[in-house]
Amino acid sequence: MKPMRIALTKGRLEKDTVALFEKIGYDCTNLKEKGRKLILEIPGANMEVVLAKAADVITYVEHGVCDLGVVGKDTIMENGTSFYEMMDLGFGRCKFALATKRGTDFYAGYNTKCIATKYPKVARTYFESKNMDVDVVKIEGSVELAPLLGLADGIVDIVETGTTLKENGLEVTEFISDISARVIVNIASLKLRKGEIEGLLDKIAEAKEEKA
Ligand SMILES: Nc1ncnc2c1ncn2[C@@H]1O[C@H](COP(=O)(O)OP(=O)(O)OP(=O)(O)O)[C@@H](O)[C@H]1O
Ligand SMILES: O=P(O)(O)OC[C@H]1O[C@H](OP(=O)(O)OP(=O)(O)O)[C@H](O)[C@@H]1O
Repeated sequence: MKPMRIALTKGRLEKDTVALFEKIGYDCTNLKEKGRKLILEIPGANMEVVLAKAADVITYVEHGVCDLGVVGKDTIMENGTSFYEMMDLGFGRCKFALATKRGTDFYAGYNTKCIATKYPKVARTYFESKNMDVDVVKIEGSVELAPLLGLADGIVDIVETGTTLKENGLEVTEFISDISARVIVNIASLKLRKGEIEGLLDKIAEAKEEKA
């Protein structure tokens, strides 16, 4: 049987995911000493780990070249369509929020508001739910700059500690939703490798409880 392939989000979610796998008892030496290698075998487990950017984790799982993925709920809300979201891992916790310059009233005036964000779908869906027409501008990072430079009235972005907003004279106007890391599974894989995948999900659930 070919190895089960798991796509992990590189960056902020990486350390906690590796810690979880170690708790399960998997040998993560290859993952911890990966260098520039992107596909890492888990010895003795018929599993390999693929390290990818968040949105690409979804692409690989949707196309079935990876059976499972670990990805933030933010990325799922922005990019996800056809896969199963199976479990909340409880780490990578942060929030989506609407933020504006401190002391300004986002809703004041009758002009169409402009929102800068890395997450245009999330922003559009949020304002549609409020029946509010907004212009959305896609920004690739350091989104906090947009209202400071006068490009946008507000941002829809991830807030964790609130430090980035605070240090740039912005504040949360509205909370949108909670975010945390999730396990996603390819639709065909769940049928074809049901026992194996359910076994792994049970182990993850157990290790997760242990952590609490
Ligand atoms: N403070 C935070 N800022 C951003 N993401 C966070 C934060 N805390 C947890 N996360 C989670 O970590 C995931 C990965 O974030 P990370 O910043 O490593 O990659 P990224 O958003 O793709 O940025 P980059 O383009 O810099 O790689 C996010 O999708 C989100 O689910
Ligand atoms: O509330 P805080 O703890 O300050 O964290 C929130 C910040 O972290 C993220 O940015 P990231 O560091 O991923 O960089 P980016 O702006 O280039 O996406 C996010 O977009 C905020 O800017």
